[in-house]
Amino acid sequence: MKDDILNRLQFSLGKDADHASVYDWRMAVSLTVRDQMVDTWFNSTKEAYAASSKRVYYLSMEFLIGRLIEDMISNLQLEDTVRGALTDLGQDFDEIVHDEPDAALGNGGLGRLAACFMDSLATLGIPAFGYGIRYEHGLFEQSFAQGQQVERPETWLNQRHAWEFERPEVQFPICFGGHVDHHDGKTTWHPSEKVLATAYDTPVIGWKNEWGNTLRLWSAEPVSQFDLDSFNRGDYLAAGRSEALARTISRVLYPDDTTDSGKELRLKQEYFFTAASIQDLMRRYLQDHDDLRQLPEHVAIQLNDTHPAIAGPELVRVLVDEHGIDMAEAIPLARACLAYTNHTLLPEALEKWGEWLLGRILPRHLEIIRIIEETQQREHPGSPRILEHGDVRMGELAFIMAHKVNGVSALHTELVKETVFADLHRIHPTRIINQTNGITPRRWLYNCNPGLRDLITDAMGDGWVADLEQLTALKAKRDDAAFMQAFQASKRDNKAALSNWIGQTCGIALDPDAMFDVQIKRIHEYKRQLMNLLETVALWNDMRDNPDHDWTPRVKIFGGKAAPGYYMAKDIIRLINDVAEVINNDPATKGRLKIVYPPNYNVTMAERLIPASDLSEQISTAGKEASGTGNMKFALNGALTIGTLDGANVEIREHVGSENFFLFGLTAAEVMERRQHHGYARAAIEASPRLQRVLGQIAEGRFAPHDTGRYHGVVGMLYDHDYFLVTCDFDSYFDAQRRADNAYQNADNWAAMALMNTASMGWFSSDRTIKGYARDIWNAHPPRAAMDR
Ligand SMILES: CCc1ccc([C@H](C)CC(=O)N[C@@H]2O[C@H](CO)[C@@H](O)[C@H](O)[C@H]2O)cc1
Repeated sequence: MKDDILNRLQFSLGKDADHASVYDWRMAVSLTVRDQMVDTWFNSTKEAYAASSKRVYYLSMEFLIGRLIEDMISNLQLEDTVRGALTDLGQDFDEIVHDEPDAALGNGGLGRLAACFMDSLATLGIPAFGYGIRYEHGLFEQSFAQGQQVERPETWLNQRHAWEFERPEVQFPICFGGHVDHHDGKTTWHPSEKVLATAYDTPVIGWKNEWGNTLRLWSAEPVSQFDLDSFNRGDYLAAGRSEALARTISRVLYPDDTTDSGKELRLKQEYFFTAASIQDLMRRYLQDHDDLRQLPEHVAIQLNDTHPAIAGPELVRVLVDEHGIDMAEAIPLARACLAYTNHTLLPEALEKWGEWLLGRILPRHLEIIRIIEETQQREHPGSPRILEHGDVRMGELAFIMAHKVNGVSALHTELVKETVFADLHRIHPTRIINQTNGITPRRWLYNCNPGLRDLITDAMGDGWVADLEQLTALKAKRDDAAFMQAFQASKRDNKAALSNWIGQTCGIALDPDAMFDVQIKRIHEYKRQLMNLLETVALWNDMRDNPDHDWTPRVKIFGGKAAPGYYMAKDIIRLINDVAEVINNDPATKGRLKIVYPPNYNVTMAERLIPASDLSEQISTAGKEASGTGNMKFALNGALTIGTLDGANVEIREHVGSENFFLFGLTAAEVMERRQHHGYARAAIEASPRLQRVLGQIAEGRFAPHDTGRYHGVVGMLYDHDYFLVTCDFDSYFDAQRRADNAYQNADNWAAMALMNTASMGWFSSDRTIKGYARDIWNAHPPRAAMDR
């Protein structure tokens, strides 16, 4: 290993050990490790071809990968080898790992789920491709100026990305605009604009390097690089115009994670990667097959929400216009290949494109959508329409063009059947199924929590890493004092390490024995960071009113970005930082209450915060969080959940036991019922003196003395609108927090509850989730029977 690293340093980086930077060492290590996985990758590809296996194609606008170096090293079981080699070379493994920028090619849950799924598909040995966009700039960098979020372009590609292979030979033309001709039964699309999609491949190697799949990300490039005539005329801007325009398509990730931007460029991004992916998978299929009617036997396409829903009309277009299959046959043929996952019920997140816009950008596709609509209406009169009020509704299109539609938690799937797709569910009663989300235990326990990992592996071997339900065996350790001692110590060590990091990055001193209460996720009103903040102020009040009480010291940690245009979310961020400023400098509650909000929350920060957490905040308004996956990561790492009966919280509580979960709040049905009551917010506030006091302090500028009206909007929203029932759940939440306080006072009992969480989270492995998709949707199997566990 040592020689290989030095070899790469010399011949790939052109550096000798004495002059190498951390970047050079990281590149040398990454390229050396990458060398070790290429064989597995090639062999897997060959095996899939040899077995003419069915392939899964996971189409997603987002892959929130984070860092890859640790993942690659541990999946190849090379950690000790690399650590040893670097030590011999006088280099620090952790410093080198931390030098890798996050691949932040996603907003939140949907993007991270796609990344976890890729790891599980490879670990299970199921032949698969992830298809997405190689954004030049991922999710923006967040910083705070006077407590307010400031966004800066993310720049992960300023350095070479060690793990990707450019595939200049894998390039497809992507067309836009123009018009469509119909001559004697033949249809021809005459586009007005064309760009090239070039593939960049990243190998996805499974646990223990047994199988390798590919993440193929498309980058937009101009058909003609450079307009020499304009240049010679001195019109330099014109010379580079076509290039700039083309590259714009894969320039940046849209930072909205719940609001449909409706922007033309977003539609072009969605079509760009979808069309490139379909051309690529058709090329691969036609290499070994010539009868397109067998396509569904060999191709399973999963649509990660509606963002790639244009895949339905695009596949029909290719089958009909390029392969001469009859429209009436092409539609069911395409449907047999396609499946769609819904990740949200929020009306503002359900994509719909103006018919005029879609018709201008994709004229042939609008024609095909009209035919799909007619076919659906003919076969199911009165069916909900795709084309409605001048809009193309992508949810309805995805549903009608999919043979299976799934929700991402048991509760969410029921709500999908009862609300957003109730009418389509009545017409197609077997199409909607549930596949509760999961997380990869490789990144979210094995890599991010080495202390707990070693404790578990010492106790039961490492079989759990690829078979997480083995963790149930840990329940027997509840009465093993030595084990419980070590279990508590590993959490304590993680908290001490986090306290150091927070000290360095935020300049705030933390007490590692305090309860670390953590809410990390995108900032959104339905996730109710505001309710958490209001409870914190109420606790602060009580601590100041009752200084002699034996208070459980509490550290509130927030992390999360707001979509740049989401002003209420940005106000909530500012309020959290303003309240932190006051409370953290209050001598009356020194050592008892701290609020920390490290900027630029991302995958790597989650890997640092979650292992050091005692309490996991999953407090969304019931019926709003489709699943959540952070909730699973916390529980797996021995944090207790305070939460509502929402999304996967319901199933987590079923698995870990109600006695090991701090439940509060209205149920989804009660939320719907309460909303019928006019003035429910004012009624709730009047009924809660504690809440009234807190809202009064915020409204009068207690936390913004130089701008007292700053939060009138936030408080006014709670009194007059409060759509997410913060006011109605506040007292129940406050009481649950006090229950957590009392429980934390008994460290051994808390540790036992935490152990029950870790031990009961096996089912929430994304391996189990992917097995469900493979069984119930894709009918896909590992070609290597040995891996078909
Ligand atoms: C059109 C803009 C846009 C972009 C992304 C999205 C995503 C669907 C939002 C998202 O990330 N949803 C989250 O998906 C997770 C994975 O299934 C769930 O665990 C979360 O509950 C859900 O909010 C909606 C709308």
